[in-house]
Amino acid sequence: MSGKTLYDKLWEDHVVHTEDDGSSLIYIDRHLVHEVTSPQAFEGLRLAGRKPWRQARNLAVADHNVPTTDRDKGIADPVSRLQVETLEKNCAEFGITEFDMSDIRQGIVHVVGPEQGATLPGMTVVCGDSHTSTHGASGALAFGIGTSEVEHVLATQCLVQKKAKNMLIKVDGEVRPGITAKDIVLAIIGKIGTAGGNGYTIEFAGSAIRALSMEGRMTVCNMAIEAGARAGLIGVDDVTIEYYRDRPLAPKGNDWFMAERMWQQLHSDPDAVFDKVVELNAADIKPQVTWGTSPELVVPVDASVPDPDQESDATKRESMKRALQYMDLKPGVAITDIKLDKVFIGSCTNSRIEDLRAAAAVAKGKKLAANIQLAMVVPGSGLIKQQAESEGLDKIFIEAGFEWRDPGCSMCLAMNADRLEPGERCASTSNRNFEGRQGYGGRTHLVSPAMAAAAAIAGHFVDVSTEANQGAQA
Ligand SMILES: CC(C)[C@H](C(=O)O)[C@@H](O)C(=O)O
Ligand code: SF4
Repeated sequence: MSGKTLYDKLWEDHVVHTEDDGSSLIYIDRHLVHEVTSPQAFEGLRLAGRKPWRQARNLAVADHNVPTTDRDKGIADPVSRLQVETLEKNCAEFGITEFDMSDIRQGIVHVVGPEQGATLPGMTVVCGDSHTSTHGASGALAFGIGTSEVEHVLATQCLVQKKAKNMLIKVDGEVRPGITAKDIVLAIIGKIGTAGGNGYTIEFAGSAIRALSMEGRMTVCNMAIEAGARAGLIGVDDVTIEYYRDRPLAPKGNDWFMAERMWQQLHSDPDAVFDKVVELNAADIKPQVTWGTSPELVVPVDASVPDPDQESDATKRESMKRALQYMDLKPGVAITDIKLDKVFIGSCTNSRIEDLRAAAAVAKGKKLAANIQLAMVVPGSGLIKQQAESEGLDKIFIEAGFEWRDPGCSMCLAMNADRLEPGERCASTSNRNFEGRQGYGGRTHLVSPAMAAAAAIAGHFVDVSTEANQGAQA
């Protein structure tokens, strides 16, 4: 018999019962809750007269609708205010811990979970949010669920699921200077497409993945969902374990030593068999920039906007044409000639401390280009904001002309006041570039934090790896 994949192990560790048709009841170790997908679930509990099965396994935080300025004045928009207040009321009524807007631990749910040690290696983690895949970076089985499932997990701490297939994405070799986790994952999506991972749980492996920090690994797993897989995973190693040492909710004392021993087993066996294997050479990856309205419509920064007429598949050709029209781009235009109006550095993909450091390193001592109307930096949590300020990153950004905001989803999806106006073009470190994602009629180009900062300074895209490579050779 062949060995097991990490996914097989995590799955088997959590199955409560399997039916003949393969549907299984699995136990959920951690349930994260935010204001958008929880109101009806709590309402369902209330109507049925139920209580959460294990209150302490739930952790809630408001992130999508919170303002990123003037928090002391409350939430101006009535719809957003109602969402956030409803979460507060529900958590108070059902005995669930919530980090509210004034709590330094508040932030984007997928940043807060690992930061607090609320999500740990070996756990099953769910949240009514597709980017729950982020937490797989620590060797957890983590995926997004719908609102009726949120209610089910609250009530039973279990979930009915069918096991997915195993996919291995191996990125071997060394990336060139200036290439980040974001470029790796965009290159992966460019290769396999947004449907490439449908029906699979993706394990990311290879020396280039191993070389990433936990922050970088979270960036990669965050976008597994954009590659079509509900869950992305990375095996546990010393980087994982060190990241969790002393986190507020991580095990302590003897429990920590026992956990550490158990976590060390959380990797695929050498003889594990995957249903599909995809390989990339890290050295080939250049800074990535999306040009269309899907994360798979991506090219290296030194390329030009592709020509739909070169595409043989008619369906793809039509969607490329539509994307070009929406994005107001012409085939053949050099990516570095695309001028931006706004820049957004934030989101659960790229708002952790290393992202802010990378952006600040580019912005240091420079000024925003005249055509950039707004460049904002939105840290992923209050604690990240505090850390960044203790390193003086806020000053670097402010001196360069960026706005330094409070934590939340912000202009990743424009559920709060931060948004693009129709026709505006934005370099964004988030994960989705769908039509209207950052505001009605807004045009989004997905990039890494260093690329976004460089675009803010130049006013158009520039290749951050050229300079980094020159620096490396000097
Ligand atoms: C609002 C929420 C349901 C949604 C998600 O599931 O991902 C959002 O976070 C997003 O990024 O589009
Ligand atoms: S930051 Fe963006 S992608 Fe992440 S949870 Fe918020 S809205 Fe979704």
